[in-house]
Amino acid sequence: MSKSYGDTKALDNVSFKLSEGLSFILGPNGSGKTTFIKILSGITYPDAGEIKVLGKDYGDLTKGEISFSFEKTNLSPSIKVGEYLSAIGEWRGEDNSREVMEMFELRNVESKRFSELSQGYKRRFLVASAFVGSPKVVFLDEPFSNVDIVAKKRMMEVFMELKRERNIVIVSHVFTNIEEIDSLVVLYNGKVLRNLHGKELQDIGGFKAVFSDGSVVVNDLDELVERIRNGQRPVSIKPVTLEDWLMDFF
Ligand SMILES: Nc1ncnc2c1ncn2[C@@H]1O[C@H](COP(=O)(O)OP(=O)(O)OP(=O)(O)O)[C@@H](O)[C@H]1O
Repeated sequence: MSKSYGDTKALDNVSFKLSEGLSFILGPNGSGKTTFIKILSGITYPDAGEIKVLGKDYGDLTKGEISFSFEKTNLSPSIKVGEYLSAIGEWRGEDNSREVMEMFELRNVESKRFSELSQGYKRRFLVASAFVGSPKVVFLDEPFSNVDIVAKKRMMEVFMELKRERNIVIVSHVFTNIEEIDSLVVLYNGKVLRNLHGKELQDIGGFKAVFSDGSVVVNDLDELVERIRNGQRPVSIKPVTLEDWLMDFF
């Protein structure tokens, strides 16, 4: 798929696949993430290319099949949390709003208006709204922005639970170490840097040894042994995380 704004190639002939379960579309600012979400949600059109979701052309998906939680919203400040979620459920064909509010710990703000919510609760509410009506595919744009560390951890646990029954795609400029993700796309400057699935992601590993002078040895056992023989002591030896691996690209 390609999409340009004037001379800027926001998506430059990109092609990637996401697996069932929980996926990440990751990229720094300006890499094309919002453009992709805007195309998928029908806000704008691609110049060329296609997207298939659940085996269908994305334009043919029904409101009960795909949902979005956008980073920015123009929701009316006066809408009430519980009433709004319930209305969305009815519109999508299944009002499971109570269950979703329970999951995202929103019951205590159920009767509040959107304008009365703190930034973190606003985000949780927007994320939760994407799960009401049990759509099969849920796209979450920056779901952790403004969310405190405890709520973030809880949200990740909820995603791990929900991914068994539906497909969740987190679109973000920051990677969050979630225990088990099923696929990953790294976008950079409108191009796909990496697209990994399942086992390919689990194979990212090894070790990282940091020395007191700041030097680092990654996955080189001979070098590590040699340095220790020469009297150097690593300050820490840790496993290489997916986050470390990603940092090498930027
Ligand atoms: N409406 C527009 N008009 C002109 N250029 C645009 C427009 N929208 C996006 N762009 C440009 O397209 C490129 C991709 O932007 P996009 O918003 O898709 O990136 P992003 O990955 O979502 O970034 P961020 O993380 O900052 O939201 C950028 O260079 C951006 O300046």
